[in-house]
Amino acid sequence: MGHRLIALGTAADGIDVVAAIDSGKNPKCGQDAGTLAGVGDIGVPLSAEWPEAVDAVIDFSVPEATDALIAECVARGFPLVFATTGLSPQQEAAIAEASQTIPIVKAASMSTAVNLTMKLTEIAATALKDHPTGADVEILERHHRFKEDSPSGTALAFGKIVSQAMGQSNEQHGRSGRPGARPHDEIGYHAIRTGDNPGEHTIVFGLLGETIELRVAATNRDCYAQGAFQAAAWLKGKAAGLYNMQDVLGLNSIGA
Ligand SMILES: NC(=O)C1=CN([C@@H]2O[C@H](COP(=O)(O)OP(=O)(O)OC[C@H]3O[C@@H](n4cnc5c(N)ncnc54)[C@H](OP(=O)(O)O)[C@@H]3O)[C@@H](O)[C@H]2O)C=CC1
Ligand SMILES: O=C(O)C1=N[C@H](C(=O)O)C[C@H](O)C1
Repeated sequence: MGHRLIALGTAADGIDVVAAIDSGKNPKCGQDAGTLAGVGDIGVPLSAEWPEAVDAVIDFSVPEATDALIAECVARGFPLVFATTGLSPQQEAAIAEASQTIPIVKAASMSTAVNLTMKLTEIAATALKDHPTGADVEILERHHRFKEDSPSGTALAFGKIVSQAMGQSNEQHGRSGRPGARPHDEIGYHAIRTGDNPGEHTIVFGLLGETIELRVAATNRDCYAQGAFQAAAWLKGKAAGLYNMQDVLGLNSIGA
């Protein structure tokens, strides 16, 4: 994602890429971030050094980087767009605490299509809550072979929307052996890892006699970078608080 943020950010009107931060352990540190991203020299080295001033920080990295990132943003008063997934509960809490000091947009997916599908999922789950045949919900996700966390943050976010609307209290991650008939009180998660898949999610509502599937798929990763830029622009002038992409995209007023 770092490469796409640099490449698209450099090309976009209204965005100045002023820093490209990593741990400092990468042997490419010191090289130009634009050159590394394939768009030529932009005069910004890959570095562990933080700049003095920015309008917003965009983070797509690893949970190991999160604690230091939060501390730097809070200490410097930098607004934050936070996209990394696979956090611990303690890190989730630390982000909520940091949002009392700085404005943060945090979302498991920055994609417009995914966030709109979240709204559709909320509507479907609410409508099917008391369906006479019962409605079984299973969430299928596909990502590239390099993805480290599973299920995806987005799959978990879809599951949270469903359980808040329908009340399931158990997560079932895959099935094997002889688990017996499916209990109604669970949401099933199935994570596929193949090739270079940029991200695909299907929410299955299985009734007796008919099935609804909501499917959303990226065709490349640029939708996540573009969403992050939209979030960064939206943060300008915002008060401290924890926001999400539903806020950025104005989807909160569309109710189930
Ligand atoms: N919310 C969303 O819309 C999306 C979220 N994601 C999430 O973003 C994250 C990154 O995904 P992706 O780009 O594919 O992963 P990569 O593994 O390709 O990139 C991880 C990046 O983190 C950097 N990094 C590693 N350790 C540190 C550290 N200690 N401090 C600072 N930077 C560090 C790496 O730098 P180096 O190479 O120098 O080690 C690298 O640039 C994942 O959690 C993924 O799930 C991904 C796409 C969309
Ligand atoms: O690692 C990825 O690639 C992605 N991660 C995010 C997630 O875990 O949901 C978002 C997107 O699906 C791509």
